[in-house]
Amino acid sequence: MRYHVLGVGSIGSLIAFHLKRSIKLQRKLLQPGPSSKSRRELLLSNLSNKRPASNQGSIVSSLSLPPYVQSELPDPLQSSVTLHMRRRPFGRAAKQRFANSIILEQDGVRDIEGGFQTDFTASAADITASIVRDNRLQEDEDDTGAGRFTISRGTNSSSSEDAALREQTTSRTPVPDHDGGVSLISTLEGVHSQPRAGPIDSLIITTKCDSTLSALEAIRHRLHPWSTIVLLQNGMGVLEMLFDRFFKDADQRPNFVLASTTHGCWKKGPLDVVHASMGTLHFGIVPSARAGSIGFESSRVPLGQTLTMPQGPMSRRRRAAKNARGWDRFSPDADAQDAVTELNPQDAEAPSKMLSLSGIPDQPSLRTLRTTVAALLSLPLQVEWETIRDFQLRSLRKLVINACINPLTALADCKNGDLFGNPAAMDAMWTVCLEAGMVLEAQVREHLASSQASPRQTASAALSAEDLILRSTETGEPMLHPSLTPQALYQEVQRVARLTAANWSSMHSDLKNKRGSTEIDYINGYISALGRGYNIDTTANDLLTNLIKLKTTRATGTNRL
Ligand SMILES: CC(C)(CO)[C@@H](O)C(=O)[O-]
Repeated sequence: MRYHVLGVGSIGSLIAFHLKRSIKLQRKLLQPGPSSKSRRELLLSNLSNKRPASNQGSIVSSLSLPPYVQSELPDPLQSSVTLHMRRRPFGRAAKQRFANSIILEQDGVRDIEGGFQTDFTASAADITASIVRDNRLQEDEDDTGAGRFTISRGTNSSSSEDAALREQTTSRTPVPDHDGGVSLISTLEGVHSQPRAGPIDSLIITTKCDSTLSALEAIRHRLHPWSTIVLLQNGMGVLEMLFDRFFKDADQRPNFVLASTTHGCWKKGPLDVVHASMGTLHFGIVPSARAGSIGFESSRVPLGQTLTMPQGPMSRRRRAAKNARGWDRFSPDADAQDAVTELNPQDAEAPSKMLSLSGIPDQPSLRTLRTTVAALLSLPLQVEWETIRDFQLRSLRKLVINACINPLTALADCKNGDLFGNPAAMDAMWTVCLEAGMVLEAQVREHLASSQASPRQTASAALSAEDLILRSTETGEPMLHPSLTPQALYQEVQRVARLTAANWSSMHSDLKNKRGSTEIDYINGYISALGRGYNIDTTANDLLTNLIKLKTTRATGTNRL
């Protein structure tokens, strides 16, 4: 199985680091030697996560695999992680030195994970430069009459490389990359494939929303209907945009997972990141006709296979995790067994709240979805798979939080906490929440009116307005979900502004770093676009969108909006 990470900023690097570390630890478990149980104990005791004397080389254990995840993970000996990067930040020499490892730091402890596959896509500027260069070369060749009918090839490709390439493209069996990764799709199809250009099994996209299309363009031809794409981004609207631009035909679309995180991370340098605050990673699977009428969410993990106690006293593991610092929070679940054995055997068979991988039908087109979901659940990042309905509600709340905090901190050049208690900021945030709540209410109203006129068809689209609805306990009438009313949204914004008081928002950083564009179209712009669709006035969101665009052009000295 080949995992690919597109966008290796802070969150992309965090995910890639843990994915690779998890594969490495699983491989170690397979090495011959002591029995697997004692090997596991040995490994876990080696990975005690104690802070070392120096600040280098502390190991981070990712090996906390509950049985229901472990059985679904692909063979670690045939798994690899590929980082997709733009060429620009890396010079040729630096590329060799740094590109296949990631440094992750927490509480001052720095750790390194290596052995990544790398894929350098050219930025638009690089592509233009190379076209100009090629044209010049062509003109020179035309002038000398040389090479007119030759096929161009990389100057540094040796004949042995050519032979290897020929072998890879003609072989009947999938060819592993240098780290052992074998494409699951190629294996399932029984086709040969060249590692660097073969189908992408699993793609985790962590680019900024506004860079997604251009970043994906270069590898789009490698996406297969059996591939799985995880969108781990701020903002909303990217999924619809991808459906519209790249994957119009629902039958030919890859599987999609939507994810969102509250982990606090920042980038020190290329592939060098600081995990500043622990958060959560939630995800949901986008509904698809492939799941049949039951969907992906029909089964639950039996209580006995989960690691957490449903009720009663807090387990030792959870107590320790709560008090732990730094990497210790990731310490292996050595006493996970305790949690299971503390259960009454009858209770153990009862379904827990956790969605089960067995809900994803075992068929070739969904195989990469199953393994991607298992891989996500194996990360030591407080990962939770939730129903797409719950995920959608979470995303909408996050959208409004971002719509309040991001543009205001970027415009006022302040930290998140500086907004809190400032009357002008509070007033602006309330107006954003009011408009967002009105738009969502209109969406629900319109949906109810149209579903009465023509009964609802089974939605294979990602997000459904029906999910925003809750039945009132008093009247039984459908109403907007209580967490999406303007008042509830406003409360939530204040809570997050206080929680992240010391942070610079991502939009503030985009402007400060003169990135040239921001995610505003996928945040306030998304609310405005919904408002236009339902004829709801969104003056505050329109204005904030325009002001951010104006400030972006001022910050970069360009006219790019
Ligand atoms: C919640 C948030 C605004 C906190 O900084 C974050 O989503 C961000 O920076 O985009």
